[in-house]
Amino acid sequence: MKVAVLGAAGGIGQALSLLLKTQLPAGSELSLYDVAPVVPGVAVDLSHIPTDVKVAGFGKDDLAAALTGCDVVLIPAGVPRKPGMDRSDLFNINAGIVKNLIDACADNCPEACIGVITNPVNTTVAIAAEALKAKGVYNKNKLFGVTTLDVIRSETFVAELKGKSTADVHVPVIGGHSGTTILPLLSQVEGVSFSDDEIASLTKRIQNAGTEVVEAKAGGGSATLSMGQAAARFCLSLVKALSGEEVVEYTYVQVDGSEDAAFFAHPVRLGKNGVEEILTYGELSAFEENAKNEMLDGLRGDIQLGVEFVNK
Ligand SMILES: NC(=O)c1ccc[n+]([C@@H]2O[C@H](COP(=O)([O-])OP(=O)(O)OC[C@H]3O[C@@H](n4cnc5c(N)ncnc54)[C@H](O)[C@@H]3O)[C@@H](O)[C@H]2O)c1
Ligand SMILES: O=C(O)C[C@H](O)C(=O)O
Repeated sequence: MKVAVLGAAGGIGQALSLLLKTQLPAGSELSLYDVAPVVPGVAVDLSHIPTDVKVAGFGKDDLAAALTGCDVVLIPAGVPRKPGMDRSDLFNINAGIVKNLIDACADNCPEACIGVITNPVNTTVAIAAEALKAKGVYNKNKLFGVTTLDVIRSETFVAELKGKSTADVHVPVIGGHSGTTILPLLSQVEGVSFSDDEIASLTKRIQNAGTEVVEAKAGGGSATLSMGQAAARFCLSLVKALSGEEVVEYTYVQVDGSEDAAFFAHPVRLGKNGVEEILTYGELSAFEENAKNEMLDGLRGDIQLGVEFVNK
């Protein structure tokens, strides 16, 4: 497997690349691309770790070489939030960055699975889809918004609250990746029960967890280490799936005929071709149904913004 990280010198990019260097299967290749001049150094640094994963660094003029032959491309390139900003405030800068990187993916590795991490994910995934369509290479089964951070946060917070091991807690999270579009399905968590107050406060904490980190970092960026872990989990699942083992992850994908929105995080069965099956998210509680209905217009608007950005 060849995996590229675009934005590899950043906070997420470095954490993610370290985890992939130590956890990708032996024989894999890791291709690190960034416009920051430090990226060859990041690659050299990682290359001294004794694993059977080959690492190469690519500077700003070498994007094509970084992407050629890739099976998986992860995109954390772009600017992060500062306190007081919403993820949508990143659109003006990040939309163009994602569009250009996706164009290069279309030209150099049109068959690759692409995981978009750059915010606002609700919109950047739609930009990626439209850009790939414009190049005639869009495969809806190979484009993912990485929402795994919402899942791992939910699992951590529920385990803490209920005194459980995180290994025993699984929390479905559907919808999008910003504010109220993040919808944890606490009614479906097995082996624990919640009071109405716990559901309301836990849901809010999960939806605001990104802001919790942004405020704690006080102008120094947003989640990087937990996101590195989340993206590594998603990438390793995808690599397993592409190698023939079926895996289920929650991820933001195109859902045809959905009454929710054109893109929506669902449980997805991954396999050799990327998405093998989009699974149903099951029955919602009245609280969750109401929360979903209230956020749908916002999510649809976020998606529309991405569609219009590419087709303007
Ligand atoms: N999906 C999620 O759950 C999630 C979680 C956390 C952060 N994010 C988002 O991820 C993005 C990156 O966050 P970060 O903390 O790593 O930021 P960062 O500033 O630490 O790193 C971003 C990197 O992108 C690089 N970059 C900028 N333009 C580029 C381009 N055109 N090509 C290649 N590289 C480019 C920069 O040089 C930098 O190294 C932000 O948009 C952030 O909001 C998403
Ligand atoms: O909150 C952010 O801006 C970064 C990321 O989307 C997160 O959820 O931590």
